[in-house]
Amino acid sequence: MKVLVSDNLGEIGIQMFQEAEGIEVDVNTGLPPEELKAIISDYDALVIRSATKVTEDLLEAATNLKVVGRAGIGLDNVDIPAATKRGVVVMNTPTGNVVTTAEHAIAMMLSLSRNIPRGTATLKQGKWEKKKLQGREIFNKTLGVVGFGKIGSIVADRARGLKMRVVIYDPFVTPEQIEKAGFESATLADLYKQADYITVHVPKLKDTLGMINQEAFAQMKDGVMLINCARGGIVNEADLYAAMKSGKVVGAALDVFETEPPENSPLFEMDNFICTPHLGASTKEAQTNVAVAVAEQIIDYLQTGTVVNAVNVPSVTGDLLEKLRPYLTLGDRMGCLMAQLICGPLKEIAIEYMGDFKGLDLSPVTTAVLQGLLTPMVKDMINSVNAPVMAKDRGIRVTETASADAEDYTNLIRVRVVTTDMSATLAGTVFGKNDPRIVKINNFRLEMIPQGHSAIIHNQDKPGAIGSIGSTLGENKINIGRMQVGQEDEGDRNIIFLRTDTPIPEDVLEKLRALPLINTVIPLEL
Ligand SMILES: NC(=O)c1ccc[n+]([C@@H]2O[C@H](COP(=O)([O-])OP(=O)(O)OC[C@H]3O[C@@H](n4cnc5c(N)ncnc54)[C@H](O)[C@@H]3O)[C@@H](O)[C@H]2O)c1
Ligand SMILES: O=C(O)CC[C@@H](O)C(=O)O
Repeated sequence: MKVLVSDNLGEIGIQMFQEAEGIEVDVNTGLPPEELKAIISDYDALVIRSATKVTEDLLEAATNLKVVGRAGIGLDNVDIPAATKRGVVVMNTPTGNVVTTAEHAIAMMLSLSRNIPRGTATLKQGKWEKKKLQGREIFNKTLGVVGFGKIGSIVADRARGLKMRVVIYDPFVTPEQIEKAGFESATLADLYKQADYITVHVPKLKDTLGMINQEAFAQMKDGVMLINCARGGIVNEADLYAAMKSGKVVGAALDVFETEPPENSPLFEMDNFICTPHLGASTKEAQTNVAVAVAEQIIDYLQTGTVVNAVNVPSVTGDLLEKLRPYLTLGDRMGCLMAQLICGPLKEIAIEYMGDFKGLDLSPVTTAVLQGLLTPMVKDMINSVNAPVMAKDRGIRVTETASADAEDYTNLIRVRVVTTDMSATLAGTVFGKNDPRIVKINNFRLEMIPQGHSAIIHNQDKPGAIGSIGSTLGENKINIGRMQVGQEDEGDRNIIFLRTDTPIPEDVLEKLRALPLINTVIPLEL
């Protein structure tokens, strides 16, 4: 497995790749897009920060790529839908730099309040501007925190330690949660009205892009100070400039910009504007954290398939994976068996989880069913990342339901598939800890190990049917490893399930089909 590190990554992360078994790592940073595109097909994994642009064009050339790992949080530089379509897992390291970034926001607030950058710059120019650079205390001032996620909540906590009053606006966090954490919850309008400082910690989304604009500034307190260490573009820079010019905003600190690096921003003319070149996450500690995290995650994924912190597939840790594994195997095998039993384009797939699954999140099992079912249609284009997207793209309706009743079993997964031509149902269970079985095919009850070369035979329930199958296979030197007769739920028909040591060749299948008591023979590879 080959890993390419295309942006600056903490040395420890590179060492971890070098020491990992079965992994080779190349570090090649600052490559122009065309050069990166020319070499990317050699790599199974790509490690980035914010500089490398993982575009659809790059992904198209990345024919071996399995995973992109971002040492950090933001994935604005990755075309996630294009990665998902190609089955490339996209992971980030969402916690490694949150403390560092929160501290940067606090540092910005203090620097603004006490004119530290201007004091440094003017003193170095030989000026002693003691009177001009008088600051203000943050003690007892109100800090408005927009976005109470990982970073916003740390900023709020640190500000509380500095004896500020903290008000929070986050439409996706309940006021109870905010109050439980010891802060005041506010509407955005109230936050604007009350805050002496406003710090923004939201992701860049359709709704947050430009949210701090002329209209927002108009609602703010005169003399407010603004900090953005989240993402460029959340604050409208032209509107900020106007608000600073008018004196509404008396200080602003940006770590992130609409365009990075910013070119000739008019904000640079303003004495009370301070800035850093996207340094929010740039501490030794944070870079060590994210380098270790991304290396661990990618090594784990390449070596064991464990998915952690992926944004385009449910995360399955090694531990959870161990618990889910029998159900994942069962789901995949049920999908694979179903694909061999049906004909016609798929319209609907209904998956029912019945009985006791020990509280496990079963969405990866649904994905495994889809993967097994769609594999024959799209071959190696499908994997556990893009299976749900492929189903959706094909207009297949996928539903999942859960119920307590598992008939005679502890747990039961039922998959019903409707195509334009037919419908079919399978049920499967896991016996003990790790023993997947198919227990029903349409109306027929059986106990089939979903593995190996097999066949399902519909026969007439008359003496001699089973004997004639055994003789035909024996004459052709095909050993039967397992044979079972499945009974129809309500009715008197049988099916025979066979597992053979070797595949049954086409001419032998024809001989079986020609036997007088045999109706159909469906060969299976599971
Ligand atoms: N400057 C840097 O170097 C740096 C480093 C790390 C993270 N970041 C950025 O910081 C931001 C916050 O990161 P995080 O890890 O705390 O993210 P997070 O996902 O943990 O938290 C974001 C919060 O924003 C809230 N939110 C979403 N839409 C909102 C809206 N319209 N109004 C108010 N709140 C809203 C969400 O409910 C969530 O609680 C992100 O933009 C991230 O990219 C920047
Ligand atoms: O890698 C960086 O320095 C950017 C970090 C930050 O913006 C992030 O999204 O994690």
